[in-house]
Amino acid sequence: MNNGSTNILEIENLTTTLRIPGGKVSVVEGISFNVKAGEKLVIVGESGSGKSMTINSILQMVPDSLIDSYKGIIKIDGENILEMSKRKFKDIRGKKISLVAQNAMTSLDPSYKIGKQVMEIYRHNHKKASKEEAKKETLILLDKMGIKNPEHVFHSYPHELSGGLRQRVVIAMALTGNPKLIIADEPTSALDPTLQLQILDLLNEINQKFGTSILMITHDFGVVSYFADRVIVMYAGEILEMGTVDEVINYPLHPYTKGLLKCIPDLSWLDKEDKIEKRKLSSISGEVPNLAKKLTGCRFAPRVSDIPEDYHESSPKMHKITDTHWVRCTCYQYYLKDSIAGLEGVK
Ligand SMILES: Nc1ncnc2c1ncn2[C@@H]1O[C@H](COP(=O)(O)OP(=O)(O)OP(=O)(O)O)[C@@H](O)[C@H]1O
Repeated sequence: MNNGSTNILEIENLTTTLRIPGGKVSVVEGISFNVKAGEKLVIVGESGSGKSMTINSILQMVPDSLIDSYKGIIKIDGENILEMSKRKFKDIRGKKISLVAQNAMTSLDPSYKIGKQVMEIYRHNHKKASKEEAKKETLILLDKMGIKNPEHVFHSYPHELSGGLRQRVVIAMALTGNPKLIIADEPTSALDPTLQLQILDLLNEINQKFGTSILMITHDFGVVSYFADRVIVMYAGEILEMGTVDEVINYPLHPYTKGLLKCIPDLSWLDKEDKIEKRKLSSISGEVPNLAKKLTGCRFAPRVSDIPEDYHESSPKMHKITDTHWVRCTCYQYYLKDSIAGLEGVK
């Protein structure tokens, strides 16, 4: 799974368990993956698949009232945060790893001007910085975020800015400590489509210019194909498929990945004569299982009718297809059964 370059983030066999009324529920179940230096990794999955709980585990943001345990290893730049004091982790947040939240308004305080808020975070990450230095660096950062008039934005309140500008400010805040990894929680889902592309382009530019690794979560395969180097497909707290963007989008193996890809609206009808005929959307039948119930076997099996029972493993494992492409459960082999060369026939 690792091509030899440095891993900024290493997750090994992570299981996150919550306390719920009447018991416990594991919302992330034995997941393992790495984010390499300079890499853009995107986790995709339906609502309830465990994307947020994965990043909340990495950021240690699951509320104390909810968390029962984190088991496994979460290494940030070589250090296991699950064996670290809260104080040390607080020091790492911002400097090695930082969050760009889904909705900029949750990261910004409506009662303070933008400049004051960015400067405050800057001074948290650079304890010795004077006010003057913090102001200078804040203006430079706002400028680097493609903000045309940094002075004006510096003196504005959040509500005076457009959604796109607010998201640029939030990205600037995440960069104040020059982190090695940015975790982006659906950073474009609150924006309209044209702004979505601008924010993805900005994150791409940050990745290229500063070499910052980016771990993003989304439910949108459009975002995956536009932005990702590698993709993880999550379902019911597990990883079902993982590979380069080319492998997962052009050669999907797991029936869930295939199902998600079929859900992408086909807009080719826009250029066709028979417009009405072409306006068909797909969906995956059934729903994500209730994790509070004991789940055995392939978690996706109840939602696929075309794959016979004996293709599913009783304890599904991750199977290596290439050095980068992995898929859970042998059910993917059903799609290859007619291929003479088996897996060789996939590519
Ligand atoms: N506060 C909570 N109490 C109990 N269970 C929760 C809580 N928050 C999330 N869960 C459960 O954890 C599982 C994973 O949810 P999670 O929010 O990580 O999914 P997600 O893929 O991020 O979905 P979304 O895109 O809707 O945010 C789901 O089964 C969900 O019901």
